[in-house]
Amino acid sequence: MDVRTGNGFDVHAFGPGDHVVLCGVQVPHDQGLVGHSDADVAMHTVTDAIYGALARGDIGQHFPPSDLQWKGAASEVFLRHAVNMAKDMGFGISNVDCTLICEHPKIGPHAPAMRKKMAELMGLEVDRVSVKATTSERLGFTGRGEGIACIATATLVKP
Ligand SMILES: Nc1ccn([C@@H]2O[C@H](COP(=O)(O)O)[C@@H](O)[C@H]2O)c(=O)n1
Ligand SMILES: C[C@@]1(CO)OP(=O)(O)OP(=O)(O)OC[C@H]1O
Repeated sequence: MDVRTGNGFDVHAFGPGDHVVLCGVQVPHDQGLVGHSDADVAMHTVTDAIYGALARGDIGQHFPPSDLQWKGAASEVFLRHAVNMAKDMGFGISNVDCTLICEHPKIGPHAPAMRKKMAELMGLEVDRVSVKATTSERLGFTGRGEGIACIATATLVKP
């Protein structure tokens, strides 16, 4: 059995808006997130963790921010690409775990919907998808409420 692990990290800054999109779920907030795509920082991070496990570069290499095609894109396009690449290489996703880092919005109430959406997109049982959150105790850019950071780990298995 071939087992691979990858990590991901991403940050998006807050900007004008009335909601953020995290793991494909719209979360009401007094600001939005700025990005070339829909700025779904969590989906980008999980996507990068899958690319990392496959040693196939990162999201910006597959979907360059300079390419107008991806302006405003729903980030599930990126995640589906990474999942299909894993399949094509003979890997299944065993589990993913991601941690959002922000003071606000509070993630806990939305985590079940986020796990469900991510599991659907990856074709996994929901108990293989973890979405959790922490503040940074008001320290640093996340602590000052300037944006949201996310870290993720993905484990892939080829039987
Ligand atoms: N944006 C966030 C941040 C945190 N949580 C939940 O609160 C718990 C306590 O956070 P600390 O940073 O003070 O440890 C954390 O474990 C999460 O359950 C959240 O839902 N959304
Ligand atoms: C997702 C892409 C798509 O062009 O743009 P952004 O939405 O800005 O997100 P980022 O995390 O900076 O990753 C780079 C790009 O691949």
